[in-house]
Amino acid sequence: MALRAYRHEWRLPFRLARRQLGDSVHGPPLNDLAGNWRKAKEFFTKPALSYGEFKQQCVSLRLFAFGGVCGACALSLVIFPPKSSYWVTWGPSYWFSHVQRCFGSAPPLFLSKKLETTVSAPKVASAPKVEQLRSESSAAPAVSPKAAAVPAKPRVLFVLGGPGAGKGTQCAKICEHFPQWQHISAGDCLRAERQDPNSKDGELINTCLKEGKIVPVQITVRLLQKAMVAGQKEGKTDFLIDGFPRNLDNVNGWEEVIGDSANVMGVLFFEAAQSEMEKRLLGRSETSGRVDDNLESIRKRFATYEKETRPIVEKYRDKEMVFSVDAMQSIESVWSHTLAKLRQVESIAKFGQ
Ligand SMILES: Nc1ncnc2c1ncn2[C@@H]1O[C@H](COP(=O)(O)OP(=O)(O)OP(=O)(O)O)[C@@H](O)[C@H]1O
Ligand SMILES: Nc1ccn([C@@H]2O[C@H](COP(=O)(O)O)[C@@H](O)[C@H]2O)c(=O)n1
Repeated sequence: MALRAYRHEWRLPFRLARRQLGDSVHGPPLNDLAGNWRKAKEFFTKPALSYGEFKQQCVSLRLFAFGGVCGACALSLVIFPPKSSYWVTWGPSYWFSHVQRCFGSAPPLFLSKKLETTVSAPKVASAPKVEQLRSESSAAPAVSPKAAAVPAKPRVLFVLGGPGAGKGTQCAKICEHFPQWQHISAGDCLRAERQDPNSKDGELINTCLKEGKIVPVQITVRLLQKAMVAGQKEGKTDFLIDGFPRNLDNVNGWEEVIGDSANVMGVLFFEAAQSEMEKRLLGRSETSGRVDDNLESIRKRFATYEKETRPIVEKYRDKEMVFSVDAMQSIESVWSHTLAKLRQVESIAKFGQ
């Protein structure tokens, strides 16, 4: 008897220590959802009269809070799936094919022998993706961009800066060093079109050039598109579109005609003082033969640049898409800065904005 009493006494402190306050809640079991829902609602509607009752309300509420958070996370993964190849391969959409594979109808994840295919990857990789430029062809691509494993769209860097800032000079250097790049000067395209006796736009282009005015975008964007398609046929993937977009009309025209079929990576912007640019252009006038390399046209071009082009640069700057280069230095010094900016463009394009 004494021994029993002693054993009882001995256990008492431990029992008390384990049996915390409120441990003795009595409520619906976890799998009784309706009962728990009632209790959870009471948390907001009926003040608890005892600690046990309060704790039961919390336990029931916790059940739904946990379910709700887990459900919301799962739903957000479905609505906004992570941009990861692991997710694509191992996410829930993969589970179905995994089950299918158990019954032998889906292709295995790893091939046991060389897969014979009618598509030649090297050929696809070297083929120009002419169809990428919208409205040039509305036909669907023969091979999906995923299968071809080549950049899906041509990449574009607009090149802006005042007349004579040195855009053409630096673009030529980029293309000299990096064969994937092609330099397309909007001004050069227009000058070439003007020389074409069959062109119906020759007259209009000529007037605009002399007056330093911007040619309507329908004409310019068609020429740019043609030049890009020709470049793609030669295997070019990256395009320096020099002297474009020069005004809002240019921006809108590009969106309408090219839009999503090219990836605009930003604006390479050459900044120089007007006095320096004027000096350079007058120097160039001795050999260029350009109708607009004379003081009168140069001044008109400066005015158009300030009025129409600068706001466009600012528009891109607001979107953090401008890569500025100080163009006041020597050609070689500007080149080293251009190179640094080009690397920046590349790394942003690679790792995303
Ligand atoms: N950093 C520089 N320092 C001195 N002269 C330069 C520099 N860069 C270019 N030039 C010279 O200035 C003139 C204009 O250069 P470029 O044709 O490259 O300018 P641009 O910005 O393309 O002009 P535009 O918009 O009129 O086509 C050329 O004669 C070129 O050799
Ligand atoms: N998007 C453009 C580009 C150029 N022009 C006209 O060509 C002239 C020369 O341009 P450069 O870039 O070679 O200096 C320019 O003054 C414009 O008349 C255009 O209309 N639209």
